[in-house]
Amino acid sequence: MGGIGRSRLLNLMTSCFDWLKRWRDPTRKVTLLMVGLDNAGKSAAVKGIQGECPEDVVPTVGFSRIDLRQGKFQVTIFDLGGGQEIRGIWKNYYAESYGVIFVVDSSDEKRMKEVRETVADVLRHPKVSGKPILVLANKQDKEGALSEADIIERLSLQKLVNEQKCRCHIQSCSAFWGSGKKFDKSIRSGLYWLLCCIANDFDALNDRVEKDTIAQRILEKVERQERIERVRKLRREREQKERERAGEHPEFDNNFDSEVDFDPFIVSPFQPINVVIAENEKRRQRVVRNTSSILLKSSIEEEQSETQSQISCSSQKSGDCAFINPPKRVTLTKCVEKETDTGQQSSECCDSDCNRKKNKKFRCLRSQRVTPINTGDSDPEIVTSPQCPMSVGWEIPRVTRLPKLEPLGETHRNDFYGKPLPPVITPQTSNSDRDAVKTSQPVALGDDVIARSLEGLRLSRDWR
Ligand SMILES: Nc1nc2c(ncn2[C@@H]2O[C@H](COP(=O)(O)OP(=O)(O)OP(=O)(O)O)[C@@H](O)[C@H]2O)c(=O)[nH]1
Ligand SMILES: [Mg+2]
Repeated sequence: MGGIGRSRLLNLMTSCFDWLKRWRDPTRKVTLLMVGLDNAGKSAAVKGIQGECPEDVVPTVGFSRIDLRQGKFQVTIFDLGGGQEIRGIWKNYYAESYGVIFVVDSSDEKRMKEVRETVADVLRHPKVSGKPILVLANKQDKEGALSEADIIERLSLQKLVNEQKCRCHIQSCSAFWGSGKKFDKSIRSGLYWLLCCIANDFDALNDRVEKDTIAQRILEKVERQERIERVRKLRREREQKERERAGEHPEFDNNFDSEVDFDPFIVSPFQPINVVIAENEKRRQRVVRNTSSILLKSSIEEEQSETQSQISCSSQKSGDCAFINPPKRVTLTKCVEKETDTGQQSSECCDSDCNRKKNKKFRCLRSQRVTPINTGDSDPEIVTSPQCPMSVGWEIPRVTRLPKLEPLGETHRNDFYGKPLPPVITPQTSNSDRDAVKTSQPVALGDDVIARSLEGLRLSRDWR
């Protein structure tokens, strides 16, 4: 009994020592790589580990990074896209990985050959060889999914890992078996195995990862430099070709300058001041010219309208063509001109155009014209006749124009001179009448006063 009790005590002390040792161990940062063919269920598995719904996944283009805490490990998982065209980037992550998780779609037998080649490529890579590898035989929920043994056989996994001296563990699982806390524990247990392997050989792995990572960084730098040099070289060659082409076709030489000089849409906003002043002066003169022509035109129109009203009356005396539906003002103007110059009518008054010269001439005639008071040519009856027709057409006679007065008659009669003036008849008004006028009272004229006035008028007419 004493021996048994001593050995139990010894085991307990060893366990405590191990726990104390693990507790004192520092947190380890490890990077894991998750690879496999597209549609294998890598992203779904990672989501399940994180406690998220594994069904909401889309194909990964490039990679996605997941950080999680697992015991003493600070784990970073790079979930790389499994598409054929993306697999080329996998090698860039091998150096910094402590272990590999290879996911297989166990339900897809047709692609097992492709899986075998792919997994072989991964494990044979110098940066992966010798590192621990976890194979997840995923989609075990699906009917006809291959078992662990089948997959080991199909992939020739035992041979491969022995060649590459990789510690390997295969774990059947399904990302769809539960989620959150009910998540399929097989995935977690597989992850735990991998982390234990890494922990058991951590120092050696860590040294290797650090060295490989430095070498990888240097290699990437060199490759980047080579890429830059390649691009520069290509650019130089292209510029050289363009120069040669420009030399072969001199018409394209200085193309840029000619475009700048002659492009109408590219106008410099900065002009010499003398050019700006000259341009402004030209603009001012243009405005003055336009304004004066407008004023002249309106003045001519006013004159014409004035003349039209006169023509409407004066043309009546000769019955000319002025009122036969005049088509234009111009026609009327010319008609008057001809009549004024020659004193005759002309049928040519209806077929000529208006011009400034004619209008000028017309204005002069208008300003010098004096309306005769009582000449033999004029017929006062026509002028004063109430039957004088209104002009027909565009012109309305002026209402303000008063009719001409009737002539007084003959003022140079020979029998007028040398004769005594007729007696002035002054009607005699009473004082009372004058007072009535002053006071603006209506006055009734007496019969004798009226009779005397009529007599005076009769004597005066007889005398004349
Ligand atoms: N039935 C079943 N379907 C799964 C399982 N795991 C993933 N899927 C489905 O498989 C499809 C692909 O899943 P992903 O996680 O995107 O696959 P992947 O390996 O990340 O694909 P890539 O990102 O293209 O490399 C999705 O429709 C998932 O819903 C599983 O365990 N069972
Ligand atoms: Mg994915």
